[in-house]
Formats: sequence, structure tokens, C-alpha cells
Amino acid sequence: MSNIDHDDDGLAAYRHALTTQAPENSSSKQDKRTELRSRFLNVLEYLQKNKNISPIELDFHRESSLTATHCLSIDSNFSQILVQDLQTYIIYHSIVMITTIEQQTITAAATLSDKTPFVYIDSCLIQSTNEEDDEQYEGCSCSIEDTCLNCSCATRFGLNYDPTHCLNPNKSTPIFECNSECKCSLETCHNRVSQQEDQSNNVTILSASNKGYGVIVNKQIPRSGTYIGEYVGEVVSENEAHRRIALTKTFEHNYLLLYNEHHLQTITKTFIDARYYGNWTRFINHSCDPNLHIVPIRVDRPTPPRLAFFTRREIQPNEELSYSYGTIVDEKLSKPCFCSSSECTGFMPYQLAD
Ligand SMILES: C[S@@+](CC[C@H](N)C(=O)[O-])C[C@H]1O[C@@H](n2cnc3c(N)ncnc32)[C@H](O)[C@@H]1O
Repeated sequence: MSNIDHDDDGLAAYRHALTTQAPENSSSKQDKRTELRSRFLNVLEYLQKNKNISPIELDFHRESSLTATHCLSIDSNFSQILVQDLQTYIIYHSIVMITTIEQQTITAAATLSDKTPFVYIDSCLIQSTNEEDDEQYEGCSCSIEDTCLNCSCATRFGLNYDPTHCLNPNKSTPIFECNSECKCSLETCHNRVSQQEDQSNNVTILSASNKGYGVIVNKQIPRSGTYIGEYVGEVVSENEAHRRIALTKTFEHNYLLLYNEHHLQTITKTFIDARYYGNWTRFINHSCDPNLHIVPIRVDRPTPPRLAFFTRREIQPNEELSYSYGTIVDEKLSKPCFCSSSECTGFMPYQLAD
């Protein structure tokens, strides 16, 4: 970075605080959290006193630091990203120089002012009011070493996955995975793919030019049908979804995903909002020629389905992950699309058209 502020009115202490790792001998995650939090609050205090930072920017720093420290207790990898984000943001404002941050995270600074702070979660937040939704599926009668290739869950609607854990390419029927009532184990069962580790350790979140943030893969994903991750967030009602979308300004990123499942004459609609609570998949952008698609999966209960991303083809290192946000394009309501694929229609799908 060439844009460094060299004044040293107490800055050295803050630079030191940000560049050094939390002490290894911190006895617990809680200690690390407290330590990190106090470092960031010190930085905030410094910014407030010494720099001309607007209340909105200050709020952004405060929110990010709290989110980052909160995340530390949930997922240390991701909290690392958020912590880096906060540091990068400070660099962006030429306040301190952090030498430990990777170049690609620095690039992300360009759009950090657009970033909505959020809380990292591993599974959807569901407020169920309908008793039918709480129905637990029966389990299979397999043993703990079974592969479940032919068990009652796996064959309920035809084969779900092949023995290498890839989605059956001919799959068009609903997917039921083995559930908490089954005796089989995560280690040997082939019918628990969306319950296995996702690709979060194989991705980097970075600035994707005029799309805001995006997600690229670090290592090649060779096979079509590979499980990538689950879109998690708050599961909201249709009314609440419309209320939230009406409050979203056109220039803001939208994290509300509507998934329609058509069955005979009925449509099951699932609304998941990852704006305030989500995981890394909330950063996956739209493309008119996407390399991922969403597959609804049932594990314990009928609703809401888990919305799982699977690859549609081989994905190369550094390639951006993308899926199609929908098919309805309204040139008056849709935002311009910057996916830059040869199939690009020029417009983003209008997500909440009904
Ligand atoms: C679920 S968010 C994706 C992550 C987002 N880019 C971010 O920085 O947090 C969806 C928003 O990203 C932006 N976006 C996604 N794909 C885009 C594309 N192909 N062209 C333009 N903007 C895109 C839009 O603002 C959209 O509402």
C-alpha cells in the first residue's frame, strides 16, 4: 500500500495491536474473543478521537468488530476473514498498515463500504408455527457401518448420490437424506452428502468488481454434482419477505432467496434471508451461465428444505462460483448484470416477482 499515514500520535500501539496475533496462551476462545474485542474497541476509540470519521463509518467499524468477535466463537476460519476485513477497511482509510493481510483481501477494500455486517450461522434460523412442519421423518434400519446405497431413505425416490458422493446426474425427484433417526453414521453412509463438510475451506471471498463481493475456489473441483454448501439464513414468511424486499434500496445487495418447488398443482415457496444471518454462500453472485445450481434436500423434516449448492460442471482454480438467481427479467425492475459470461442477458433476474 502506498497510501500510508505516517503520523505516530499513539498509532504504533494500535498498529501493534492489529498486526499481532491473539496470544497463543489465551486459555479459551472466550479469552481470545475478549482480547480481540478490546483491541477493536481501542481502535474505534482512536478513530473517534484522532480521525475525522463519520458516525456511520464508526458504526460500521463497531458492528464489524462485534460480528467478528461473535463469529470467533462459531467458526474460527470465517471470523478470520471478517477480522481481516475490518483491518483492511482501516487500511483503506490510510490509518494503519497491516502487513499480514493477503493481497486479495486488500482488493476487497474497494467495496467494503457496501458491506452489510452479519452474524455467521451454520444452519437456518427457523421459527415454525405449523405443527406439520415439525413432523420428524422415520429413519432407516441400517447399521452404523452401512453405506446406505440401497436403504429406505436413499431409494425413496430413486438413487440420490453415487458412491463418490456426487449427485446422480439423472436426479429429478425429491432427495431424502438419512436423518437423526437413522442408525447409520456420517463416516460410512453415502446418503448424507449435504451433512458432510462443505467447500468453505476451498474458497476465498473477495471483491468481484462492480458486483460487490464474490466467491472464488482455491483448488479445482473436478466433478459435476459435487456438494458445495448450503444457503442458510433466516427462514421468513412470504409477507415478511415482501416487507423486507420493499425496505431494500435498489443500490443495496439483496440476500433474500425465494425457492419455488412445483408439485402437481401446488407450489411450495421457501424464503431465506441471509442479510443479517448467513454463511459464506451469501456472497455467491448471479451468472447467466452459472457453474452451480440449487437442489432442495430433506433431512429430518419436510419444511423448509435445505437449499444445497451442487456443481454443474468442472470448476477451475480461481474461477468464481455462481448460480442463476432466477429466470424472470424485467428491464424496468431488474438491475444490470455484470456476470460477463457470453450468455449474459444484460439484466439480473428480478428475484421476488410473483
Ligand atoms: C446474495 S448477494 C451476493 C453477494 C454480494 N455481491 C455482496 O457483496 O455481498 C446478491 C447481490 O449481489 C449483487 N450481484 C450478484 N450478482 C451480480 C451480477 N451478476 N451483476 C451485478 N450485481 C450482482 C447484486 O447487488 C445482488 O443483489
